[in-house]
Formats: sequence, structure tokens, C-alpha cells
Amino acid sequence: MGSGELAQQRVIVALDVPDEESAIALVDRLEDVTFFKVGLELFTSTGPKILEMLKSRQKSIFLDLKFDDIPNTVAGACRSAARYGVDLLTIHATCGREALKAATEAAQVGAAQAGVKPPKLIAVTLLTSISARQLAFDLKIPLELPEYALEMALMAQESGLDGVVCSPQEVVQLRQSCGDDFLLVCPGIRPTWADKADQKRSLTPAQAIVAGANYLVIGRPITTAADPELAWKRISEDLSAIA
Ligand SMILES: O=c1ccn([C@@H]2O[C@H](COP(=O)(O)O)[C@@H](O)[C@H]2O)c(=O)[nH]1
Repeated sequence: MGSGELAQQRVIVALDVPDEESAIALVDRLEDVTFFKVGLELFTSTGPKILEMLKSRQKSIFLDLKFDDIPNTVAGACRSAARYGVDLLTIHATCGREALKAATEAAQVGAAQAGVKPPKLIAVTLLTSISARQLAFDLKIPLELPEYALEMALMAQESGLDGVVCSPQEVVQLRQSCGDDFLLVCPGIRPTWADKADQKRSLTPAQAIVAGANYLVIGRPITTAADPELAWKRISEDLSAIA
């Protein structure tokens, strides 16, 4: 595999910026990046036109709106979002089994109505900003963290979802239990030189790929770097070493 190819295939850059202008500036600087994530901050600011901007540049799109509501509402949201023709779409596993099933069906319907490919629907197991201590003391969940993440992933899989968003620290266990065809998409990725900030359950890009992650989501280590192209290049080189 050529230099940078693994990063191009497996790294999704999170465009957590406040407006369209900043997003375009970053996308145009990071010309080797093929996959971008649009999350709550950018989508709330720009609406769907940001997706058109990315499509016009032939980029793959992860629409990370993390829907979390009752079954009827998440189904409607997934039906609408699927019409945009995005590649990945998120919902929280904590919506529950009934909502996850309704969302899965609705995403198929929305895509068919719009004549586009359905998105891969993936469920957030447990935000990577939550530590074991916070899970127990703030969220009052009595399970050990790895067991809780596994239960959320299995519920998503049984409900027909294509995969989950999980911490890279849980990838080995989830891959073993959910099999090779289940997508494991990992934020909380931190090169050794990057600040962890609010991420509590992180690994380096190379560690996450070796563990078995399908995609790595990386935001601030690239987007807030003094030189985002150089940050991308360093990550690409680290991944080339394991390719
Ligand atoms: O559990 C989760 C789910 C989603 N995210 C999102 O990924 C990126 C990570 O950005 P960094 O700047 O690399 O921390 C961000 O858009 C989150 O909304 C997550 O971090 N953890």
C-alpha cells in the first residue's frame, strides 16, 4: 500500500468548525482527505448545503447528528437524513431497541424515496468522553464499562444496524463478539503528540487500526493544528508504517 493510502481509506476528518467558510477552507487545504464528518456544530450552522459542498468535491460524508429520541421521532429524522445520500449516519444506542429498529427501516425508506444509496446506520455505544468513573458515578450505570459498551453494540446489531461508534479501547472485544462485517467507527483517536482534551478512552491511530477499527474519526489533532496539512501527513506516515 502506497504512502498515505491507509489514511485516505480509513481516516475521517471531523469538521467541527462554526461555519461554511471555515469548513471550505479546511477541506480545500486537506486535499488528500477523502472522508469528512459533519457534526452538530457545523450542520446546525449551515444546514444541508454543507453536504452539497462536500459532494461537489467528491468527498464521502459521515453525518454525525447522533439522534436520540422516541422511536417515531428518530425514524422521521433518519428518513429525512437518508435522503441526503450520505455514507454514514448516527443514532444513540440508548434510544433503545424499538427506536433502533424503526430508525433502520426508516433510513432505507428515505434513501429509496430519494433514489440514493442508504447510509450505513451506526449507533453510539458510549461517548468516548465518558470515563469508567463517570459511567458509574454520574450516569449511575452499574455495569463495568466494557460490558456496557458490548451490550449497546449487541443491541444495535440485533436491531439491524450496520455498526457502532465506539472507543478504540473497546475494538478488540467488540470485533470478537460482533464479527468482521460489523462496522467499528472510532473517535477518541490521539497521536502521541496531540492533546487528549475531553477524550477519556483514546488510542493512537496505529493502535486503533491494529485493534481492528474500520474507520478512525480525527478532529482537533488535525483541524486545530498550527499546520493541518502537516498533522495529516504525520498521521498518514504513522499509518503507512503498519500497512
Ligand atoms: O463517542 C463519540 C462520538 C462522536 N465523537 C465525535 O468525534 C469527533 C472527535 O473529535 P476530536 O476533536 O478528535 O476529539 C467529534 O466530532 C465528536 O463529536 C466523539 O468524539 N466521541
